[in-house]
Amino acid sequence: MPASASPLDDNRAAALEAQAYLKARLQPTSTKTSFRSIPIIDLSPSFYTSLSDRQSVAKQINEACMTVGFFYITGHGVESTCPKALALAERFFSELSQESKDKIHMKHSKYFRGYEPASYSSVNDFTTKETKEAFNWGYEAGLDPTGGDGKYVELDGSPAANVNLWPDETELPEFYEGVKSYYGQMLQLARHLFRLFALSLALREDYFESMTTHPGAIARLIKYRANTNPKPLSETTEDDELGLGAHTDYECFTLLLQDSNPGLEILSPDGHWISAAPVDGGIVVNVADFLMRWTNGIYKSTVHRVINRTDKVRYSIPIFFSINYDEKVETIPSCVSEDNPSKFPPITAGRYVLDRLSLTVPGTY
Ligand SMILES: O=C(O)CCC(=O)C(=O)O
Ligand SMILES: [Fe+2]
Repeated sequence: MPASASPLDDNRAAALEAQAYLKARLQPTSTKTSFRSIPIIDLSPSFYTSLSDRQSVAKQINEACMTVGFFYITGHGVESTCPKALALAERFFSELSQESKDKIHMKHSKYFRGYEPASYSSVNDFTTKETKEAFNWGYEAGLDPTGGDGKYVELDGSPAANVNLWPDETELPEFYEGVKSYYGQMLQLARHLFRLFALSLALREDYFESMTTHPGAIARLIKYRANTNPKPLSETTEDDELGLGAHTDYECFTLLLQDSNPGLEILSPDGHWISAAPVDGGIVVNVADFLMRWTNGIYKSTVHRVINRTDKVRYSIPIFFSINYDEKVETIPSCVSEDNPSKFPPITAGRYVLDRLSLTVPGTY
């Protein structure tokens, strides 16, 4: 990769490089790293006081991240709030009038917040039609159970400016409180997972702590319309209705809650799509591109897509965890050695995500 003139250029170059990486990944390669299933990791022992219990969970995370890049977590402690969050997603799409949705349309936000109708954005530059609809929001200190540290910055590094576009509460009572309850618990779960990720990388358990005091964490409610001609994955064709095109996520890791309808599929390097259908009480975790770069490519950011395989509406709620957006990082020291020197220049957390998001909406890049 050519050296760039400024840090901004490095972020932009990294965003463009990710698009090329995606195209390359869609071509089947070695079978050495192929997989056919997604590990399930019980997080319960990670809440015990003994370090060895936490290390045993961290070891499983390390293995999953080095191979599949995806795993399910159970025993995470957020079980009772998950159905409420999915019900909130359903309420957003079915109870809010179109006029109110249009008032908070994403086109009014320079940070890609608010309501996103079907076919508005596409995660790669070769899929044009995506049938998903979404509502996007990001971190604000009021949603953080810690209250934040007062230092949150937006994606471009500017001071916190309350840029979320919330729906009208007269039409959707208690929506904000519902979001706050789920998002707040997930922020804390993500911080807990960051401790396990640290252990998994042979780092001090609190390695990421000072970098997650005002973390970027974009979340979305997604609706995939019912499929009028649902087919199983084994009968998939080019014409299948694409809810969300093939892509990798941008941040450190994603926590994805899905309802009971299968649709998420992940790509094994040998070209096979594997269903990441919901498991009881499970939340999907996947490594995203920023963490892949930060770990010098040791942790895999795996391509995935969504095709609703059912004749029912499918809802999902991903939360994309970054670190503090003003943090600029170099490759993690434990992932660099004489034989494996750093492959990636430093990038800034927020700016990188903004550049990636800009590539998904025509005319914003
Ligand atoms: O809806 C899903 O199951 C996955 C969503 C996803 O991959 C994304 O929004 O990045
Ligand atoms: Fe994704």
